[in-house]
Amino acid sequence: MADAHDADAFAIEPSASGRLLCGGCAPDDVCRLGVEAAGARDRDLRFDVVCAHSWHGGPDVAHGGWIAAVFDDVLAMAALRTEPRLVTKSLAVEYLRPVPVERPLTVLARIDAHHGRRWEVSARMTLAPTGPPLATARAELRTRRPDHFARHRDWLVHRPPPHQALPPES
Ligand SMILES: CCCCCCCCCC(=O)SCCNC(=O)CCNC(=O)[C@H](O)C(C)(C)COP(=O)(O)OP(=O)(O)OC[C@H]1O[C@@H](n2cnc3c(N)ncnc32)[C@H](O)[C@@H]1OP(=O)(O)O
Repeated sequence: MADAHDADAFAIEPSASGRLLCGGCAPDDVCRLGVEAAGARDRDLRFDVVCAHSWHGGPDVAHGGWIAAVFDDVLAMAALRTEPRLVTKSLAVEYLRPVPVERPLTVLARIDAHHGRRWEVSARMTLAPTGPPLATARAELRTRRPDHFARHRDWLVHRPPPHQALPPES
């Protein structure tokens, strides 16, 4: 885990239980989105996923933001096996059918192409264990430049403080 002075040392590494978790989930060693890695199948990484009811957007169906967040995680994980320092540059989701909450889902993710810092990845979500896709996603990832977070902090330091950035109330 990175310290406050060296944010660029941050890298996703296996947790105490061997999971790959984002910075928010790592301290509790559990994925709050309900994603569990479940092995590899040919070119695909397989994930067992359950949408908790608290993530519902409509009656017993998943919020689209949860679906997008799950794809962001699994697409990054597909490349994290090779490169621990990644960011998502773009993410496109197709919502094909409603996704039920509290039902086992399967997500398959794969690397489609990798050249230098650029990764193209894709994934599909089905009702477990197989079936027609409920949603699919494509993303472009970038290997972080070594000073990615330092540049961000430097950029932020030169923004106006929040109370000055807000327009005055009329
Ligand atoms: C469960 C285990 C795994 C789960 C982990 C979860 C991971 C999920 C992954 C994520 O969700 S990461 C969070 C979402 N993504 C981001 O925050 C990325 C934000 N975007 C960027 O940092 C840049 O756009 C990006 C590095 C993707 C750009 O890379 P490029 O190689 O295409 O472009 P380039 O480096 O030339 O920079 C393009 C512009 O961005 C600016 N830029 C790049 N890096 C920057 C930086 N670090 N700080 C500030 N500005 C930055 C850069 O100055 C330039 O500005 P201008 O267009 O004005 O010239």
